[in-house]
Amino acid sequence: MTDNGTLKVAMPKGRIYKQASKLFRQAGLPIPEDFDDSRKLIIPVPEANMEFIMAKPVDVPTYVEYGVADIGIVGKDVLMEENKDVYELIDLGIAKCRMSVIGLPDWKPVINPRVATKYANVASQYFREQGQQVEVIKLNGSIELAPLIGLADRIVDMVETGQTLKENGLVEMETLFQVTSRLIANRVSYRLKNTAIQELCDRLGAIIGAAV
Ligand SMILES: Nc1ncnc2c1ncn2[C@@H]1O[C@H](COP(=O)(O)OP(=O)(O)OP(=O)(O)O)[C@@H](O)[C@H]1O
Ligand SMILES: O=P(O)(O)OC[C@H]1O[C@H](OP(=O)(O)OP(=O)(O)O)[C@H](O)[C@@H]1O
Repeated sequence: MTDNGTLKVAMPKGRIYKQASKLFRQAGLPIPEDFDDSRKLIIPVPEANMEFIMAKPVDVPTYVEYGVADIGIVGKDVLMEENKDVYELIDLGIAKCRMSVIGLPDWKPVINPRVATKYANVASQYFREQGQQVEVIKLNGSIELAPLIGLADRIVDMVETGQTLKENGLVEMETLFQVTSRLIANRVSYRLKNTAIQELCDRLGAIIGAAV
């Protein structure tokens, strides 16, 4: 954890980064555009008194929990799955999608069905709460393949535009929850760097409030 006032920000590489950096700019933070397509992993942003740590999205809560990043940006899907000890400060309203149960249109209930997903904890908890006994199979990508090739009866995965489902002849059966990206903070950093974190929250809050 830095103690010089610079905020270390765990930024997710990939689809959230561009939307997050755009939101920061709208909030008046001078984030240079040169880094949008960069491969650099540690990006100093002295203009905003920040340093970005470019992380794989699923790892953001880990960096923040351990305090190597003071704050971070992460999807609610990852927050629910990883269940780390961090503060969730603001719903940024970006990278909108939803977590759903998906299957083939002719799906029929079977005893102890197999459910494939990247989100094994989320899926296990959901089906437990539904009183359904399922076997959860953890995959790391192309989840929609599982029902198509007979690995699983259903999947739990993200739906955004629905294009992936449409192109693969799958249907959404239930929505577990809506997903947007959240600003999270390390518990100690939140106290030690409260002024800087609060100022960032106020700036972002004003923009998000204005966008509603
Ligand atoms: N269509 C979508 N599919 C999946 N996640 C989405 C989608 N739209 C927005 N998101 C959000 O973006 C976050 C990061 O997604 P992204 O694909 O960049 O990471 P990832 O799945 O970890 O990718 P990779 O494994 O390729 O690094 C998700 O956790 C979710 O909150
Ligand atoms: O509703 P849509 O707009 O089609 O978006 C949903 C798709 O996007 C994500 O996949 P991603 O691109 O992250 O690929 P991966 O899961 O294979 O890594 C998600 O897992 C779905 O497959």
